[in-house]
Amino acid sequence: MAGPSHDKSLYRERDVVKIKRALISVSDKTGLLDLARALAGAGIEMVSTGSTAQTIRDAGFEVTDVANITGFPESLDGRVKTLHPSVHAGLLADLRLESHEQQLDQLGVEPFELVVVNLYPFVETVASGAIGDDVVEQIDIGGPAMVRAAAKNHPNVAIVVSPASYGEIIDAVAQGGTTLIQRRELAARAFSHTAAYDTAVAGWFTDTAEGFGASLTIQAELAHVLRYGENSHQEAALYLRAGGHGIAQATQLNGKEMSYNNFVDADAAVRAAYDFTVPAVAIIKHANPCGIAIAAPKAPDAIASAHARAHACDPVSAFGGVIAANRMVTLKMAETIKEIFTEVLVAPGFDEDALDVLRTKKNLRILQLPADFAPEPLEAKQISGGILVQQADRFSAHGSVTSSWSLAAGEAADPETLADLAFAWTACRSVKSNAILLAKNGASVGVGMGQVNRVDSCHLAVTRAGDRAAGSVAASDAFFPFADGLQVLLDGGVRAIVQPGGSVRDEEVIAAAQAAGVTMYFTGERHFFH
Ligand SMILES: NC(=O)c1ncn([C@@H]2O[C@H](COP(=O)(O)O)[C@@H](O)[C@H]2O)c1NC=O
Repeated sequence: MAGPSHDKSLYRERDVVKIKRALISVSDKTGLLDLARALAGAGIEMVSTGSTAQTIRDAGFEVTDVANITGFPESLDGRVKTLHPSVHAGLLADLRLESHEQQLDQLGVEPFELVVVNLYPFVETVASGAIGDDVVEQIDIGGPAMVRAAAKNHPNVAIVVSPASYGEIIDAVAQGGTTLIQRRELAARAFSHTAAYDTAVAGWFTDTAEGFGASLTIQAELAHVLRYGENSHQEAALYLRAGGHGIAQATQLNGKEMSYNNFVDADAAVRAAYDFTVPAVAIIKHANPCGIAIAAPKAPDAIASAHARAHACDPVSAFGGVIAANRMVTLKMAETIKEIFTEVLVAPGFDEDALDVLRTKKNLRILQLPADFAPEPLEAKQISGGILVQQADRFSAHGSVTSSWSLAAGEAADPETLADLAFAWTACRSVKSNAILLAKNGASVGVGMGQVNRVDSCHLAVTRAGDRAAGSVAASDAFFPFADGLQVLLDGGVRAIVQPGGSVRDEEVIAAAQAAGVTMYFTGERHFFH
């Protein structure tokens, strides 16, 4: 017989359930004795497994070993402890039904009203560097079985999967029992918990195999509902991915609530700034940079200098921008930002005096990245009916980004020009395709983004740069399919160019560069960004 075949009228109502018997089996013993004290004080019988029972007993509380209930010893190195009908009938009996109550009596099984389980530390074991059987042994089987059974049977049983919930159980005991609403909430948390656990286990198996797993489960917890989505008529929420260390986990130190678009732009800003190891600042509008600049690490107030030069790229567009820095924000940078209308400022940290200045801007959202900030190794994009997953785009060259470049036209660049080309190429990765970025002295001076042909992006970059185009260097995220786009840059006075190469018309493009006496490097690697 699968599923409830019962007449609905046979169900008796149950709201508050008094706890008489609790099953406790926990790996993490945090708070266990506080809970045991409260349960013992209320005369609740505790049934427990191996070391959990030992801990409770050692503290002077009475506890029944689960083996006394099952009549079967804990065996196979702990692989079989609670996996027994005497336990699971006590977890799954739906006491709203008289028939279940009668069956329990016939079977001689007593029900549980509370189950407290936390699972083997699988994630922590993997993080410790363990491999093979040492990891496999940390895949909890009996624990999730109890958690799921009790959660399913929430009309009768309260399930607790974290020491963080012990307080509310202690309160419930004092108030006479758990309520149905409370047990439903605990059940929801329990199923999320086992889902996250299984996702981690599946991920470990996938990681040990080549390529992508046979199925994809994204586990994320609701952080909060946002005011609205991309537009005010769209509802939206932020979910935190388990194990994430990104913009979603940043700490907000000031300002209004983050919006959906704020998160998207802050993510783009951080992506741009963290492409550099030297001090760097990116200013983002609508997910595109309107200014990126770097500064020599030893330059006086390097991060403030990078910000000032990033801002100078396009001060009109920087109005209402989202700024990311890859170093602590200093007082000088803060004082400059104070004068510019800025939506969000994100950084790994803030000097105290800088924060004091920035906090005078009540609406400025200030985000501090987690100390262990790390970009995502995989990216997912939803399409209708599916999810595209790819490795995050990175520069594949080790060491300098220029190490794999080949000279395609003109003279080899001098060290300063080569450094500027490397900057332009790196910064260009953050610009939506078709992307053209003009740079001078480690700062963007003109950005052409998101156009449906490369010629228009070239026009945009040169126009935005104005007088600064002459003598600048340029980067293109993908090859020039024709010489026309390149010609726009040459006419604008660009003196060196870096691009992937690889077009069937490369010869035509190289000839145009040669004719203008301009240096051009091929990277052999494209960085589309959509
Ligand atoms: N196999 C079983 O029957 C079983 N029943 C409970 N556990 C787990 O054993 C742990 C507690 O064991 P102990 O009380 O011995 O420290 C808990 O994390 C619980 O989830 C089991 N272990 C793993 O599968």
